[in-house]
Amino acid sequence: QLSPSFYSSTCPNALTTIRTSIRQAVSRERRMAASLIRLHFHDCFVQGCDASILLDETPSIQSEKTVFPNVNSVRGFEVIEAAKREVEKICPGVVSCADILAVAARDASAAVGGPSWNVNLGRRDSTTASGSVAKTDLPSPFSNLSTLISAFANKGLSARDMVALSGSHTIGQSQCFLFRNRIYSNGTDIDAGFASTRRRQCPSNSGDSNLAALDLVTPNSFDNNYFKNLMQRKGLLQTDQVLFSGGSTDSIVSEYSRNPRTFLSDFGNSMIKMGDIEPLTGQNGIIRRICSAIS
Ligand code: HEM
Ligand SMILES: [Ca+2]
Ligand SMILES: [Ca+2]
Repeated sequence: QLSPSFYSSTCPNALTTIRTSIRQAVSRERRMAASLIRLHFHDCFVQGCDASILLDETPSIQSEKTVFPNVNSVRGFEVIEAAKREVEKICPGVVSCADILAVAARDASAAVGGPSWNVNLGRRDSTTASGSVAKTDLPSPFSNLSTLISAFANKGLSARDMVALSGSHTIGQSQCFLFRNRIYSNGTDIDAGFASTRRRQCPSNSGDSNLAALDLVTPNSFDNNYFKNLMQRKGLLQTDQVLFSGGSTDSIVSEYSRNPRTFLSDFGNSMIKMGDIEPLTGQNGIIRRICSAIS
């Protein structure tokens, strides 16, 4: 029962206020667009899209921020908090942090040349978080294809949704320790020149947090180059390359590499689907005043 017009009478300027905030943040640092899209994904996969990922640890809250794969990895919290402050100024206590995060992900995509879509609204914020569910329900970058497909199926998303959504790895970066095994594997599913280039910034026994672009060709634009890379065995993460390595998703990857418009429109539709995962609505949940705490 989410709807794009949820705030049209209670806070008609909410969406433009959020957009201004997100555009500013992305113009300060372009990578922030990637980080915000990922933050929404990591929210939705744990208890649904309820802003649980934004809560700090307390004696009664088991934070999601402090566990793998979020710890020292997800970012953008201060950008959401700043957007929330602006929205609170115009409509105190009305707009949920979960909705701000969903809108921020859309505005981030649009700000770097990706698709835009109508964001469903009306989510409310959780009073709890679940670090332990974050560990089990968020996909690990070391998974194989069938594990990835089931992780998304568990959230009501198809293999095609998974491939489209993974296309957001067309922007953003990854730390060395998350792709080191792959670039030192001497396997056949990685381009040798690409592996050797990536090894230069990711030594075998140091530099864990050194960054590399997930899309080596157009790291700053939201295009379909990610899929072209996969077809050349130049996916950075193991979980990128498994989408094109002889399995059932090869045909989707090649379709997206040939047809950028199909990718961009599928991406928007899959983001809407992901944003609809288990929302708190009606009398469930709360509207937080600040996103990091129950207030
Ligand atoms: C299919 C399973 C997926 C796995 C295993 C995965 C894993 C990862 C990993 C390991 C990183 C790098 C994190 C770091 O270096 O700290 C990353 C970055 C990123 N992921 Fe994914 N991801 C997946 C799907 C998705 C989906 C569905 C989205 C969004 C809808 C997404 C959006 C992003 C973005 C935008 C970044 C770059 C973030 C930044 O630069 O701050 N990923 N992902
Ligand atoms: Ca959540
Ligand atoms: Ca790109």
